[in-house]
Amino acid sequence: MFNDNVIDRFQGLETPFYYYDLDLLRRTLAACSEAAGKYGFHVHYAMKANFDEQVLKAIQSYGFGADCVSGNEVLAALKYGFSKDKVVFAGVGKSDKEIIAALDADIFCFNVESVQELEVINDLAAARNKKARVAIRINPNVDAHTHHYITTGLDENKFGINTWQLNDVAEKLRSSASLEFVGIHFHVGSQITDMEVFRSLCVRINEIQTWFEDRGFTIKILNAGGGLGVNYHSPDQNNIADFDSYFKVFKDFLNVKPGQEVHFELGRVLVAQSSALISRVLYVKNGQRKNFLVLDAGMTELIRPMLYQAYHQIDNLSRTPENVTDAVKYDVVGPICESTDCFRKDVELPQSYRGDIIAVRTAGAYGQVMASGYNLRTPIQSVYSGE
Ligand SMILES: Cc1ncc(COP(=O)(O)O)c(C=O)c1O
Ligand SMILES: N[C@@H](CCCC[NH3+])C(=O)O
Repeated sequence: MFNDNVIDRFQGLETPFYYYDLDLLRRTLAACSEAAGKYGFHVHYAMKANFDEQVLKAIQSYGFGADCVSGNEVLAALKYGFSKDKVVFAGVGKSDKEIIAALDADIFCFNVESVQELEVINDLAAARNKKARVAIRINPNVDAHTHHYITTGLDENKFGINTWQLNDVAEKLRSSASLEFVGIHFHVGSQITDMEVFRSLCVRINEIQTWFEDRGFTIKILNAGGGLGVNYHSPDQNNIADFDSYFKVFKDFLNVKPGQEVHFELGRVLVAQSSALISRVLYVKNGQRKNFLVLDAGMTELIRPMLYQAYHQIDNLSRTPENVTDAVKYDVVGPICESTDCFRKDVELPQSYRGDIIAVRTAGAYGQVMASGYNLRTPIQSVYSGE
């Protein structure tokens, strides 16, 4: 990801910025597309992970659909050329304005997260003389075994409709003339690396599919959501996920009927490894108990370590690790006036100096999109290679 030319180029640039290796992104997209194609599966990109313009253009060019979580994401998907027939709109709190925009755009379907939302979509569609295609997002109560904050498929989570409410859903679908039921949707969490979780999900999807079919419904779409994780600890090895093993779980365990489509909504695994947050060391503070590297980027540029105690590899690109005989432990911190503004404590790095270039790796997913303007920070820009 970082050859000498790239590092030389960074020297002349103002930091911080997000660096995108578009070649690596394209290789990742090609691998996913090939593996999904092998099993006849369809992938919608979960745009919430990263909506950088070049990233969206690359993803669209590989024929992926778009999974959106706001009206603005729906509009962005259409703007960047995603086919409206491949745009889905999920989210637990869709406003009337957002629903109307999506109805007007005639997107493929709404992933509906409550019985009341079904009523609202039906009313808004009826008022426009339209039929809204809907998939029911069901909370399957499957534990994703991931960080507590990014689990979405347990009874205690706000997402989806609990199975004990399915009778109400069935009744509402039967009585709502402006809804067309297309399928069932699930998403149990993010950064999942244990394939057993996806096996358990398949078992639940099969059970719920049977429940609907027993009541006379036809399911055209089985949507298994996203959640496949990446390796944050070694971004230079296996930086492209094993998509084949992931999809094979669904091939082997999902009960797919003839004519049905299987959809996925992958976000993180498509974009995480091909980007890094690049910053400079502003100050080296040697305390009695601690050494601090104060960077010019902080929680306003990448909040994952502070929010989820997430691990990101940190490299000093100005020092060659092979020649290091002088490793020092630093707390790598940002400039923001919060004590939690720390990327990681006790990071072993070569002796580092003011002006050194630091890369915080695997930052392409939920990095730039979660940046904030706290402390009136300047919005962070993107730098690309492989355009
Ligand atoms: C409904 C839905 N689909 C897809 C995703 C994408 O998840 P990931 O980036 O883990 O693949 C999310 C985020 O967790 C989501 O909430
Ligand atoms: N933002 C989270 C994941 C949430 C995914 C969206 N439901 C992260 O940084 O890992």
